[in-house]
Amino acid sequence: MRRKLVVGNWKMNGNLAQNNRLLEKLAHGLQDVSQVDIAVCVPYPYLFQAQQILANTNIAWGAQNVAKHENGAYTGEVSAAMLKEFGVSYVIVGHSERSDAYCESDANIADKFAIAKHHGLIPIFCVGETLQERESGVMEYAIANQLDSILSVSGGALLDQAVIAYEPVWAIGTNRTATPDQARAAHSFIRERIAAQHPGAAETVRIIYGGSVNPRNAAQLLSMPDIDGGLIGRCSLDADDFESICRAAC
Ligand SMILES: O=C[C@H](O)COP(=O)(O)O
Repeated sequence: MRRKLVVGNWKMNGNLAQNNRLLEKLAHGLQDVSQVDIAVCVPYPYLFQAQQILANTNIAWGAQNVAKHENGAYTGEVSAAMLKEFGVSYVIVGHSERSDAYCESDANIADKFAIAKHHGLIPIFCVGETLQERESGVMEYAIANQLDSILSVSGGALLDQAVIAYEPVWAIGTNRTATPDQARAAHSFIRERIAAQHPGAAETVRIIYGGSVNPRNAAQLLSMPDIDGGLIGRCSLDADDFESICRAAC
């Protein structure tokens, strides 16, 4: 049985004072929640603060990106080894907001996935179709292409303990959440696609949904078959909302 996972993606938000209030409130408010794995992925500058406040709690912390190289002359990049020094557990790779804005290729994302795993991080690999792809009936083709970039290089072993986030691009930041049936269908397609090549990994990999999850829709979405949790953007910045979503996953 896969444990549910709820991850907050703060994106480029926060400041030290606001983070302190949010993290302290989450650490206190969620301390009794043991049935669900919980994490917050914060901007790089706040990893130390997250580590200081969340160490010895049931909330893990993570990053929103990672360099595909071990180290070297890559100005502005942050390596997997550096993330490990700050106790990072999870790292988001291939979020559409990055792949769109910074032209991250599938190959680049696959390299990031592999180096994260190599350093003992849990990659959260984002896949999802655009509205045009869905309305054109090529959603599964689009997702399969993204998945295959990982499946072709990683093999089942790398998928073990990894996380896949299905994030329809048209649902991110739009309050146009996928319906539970739409999300379930996409998650089932992803798991079947993995099972065709790596039956064992298909059963253990967690597939979480992201795209306008909120306290009002979380319980129905997160109770659907093949939906193993959520990747939460805006609502992760409010302690009460994020706590409600975590409890809805129990
Ligand atoms: O990583 C989180 C997703 O992009 C969803 O963001 P959102 O919950 O603000 O729609």
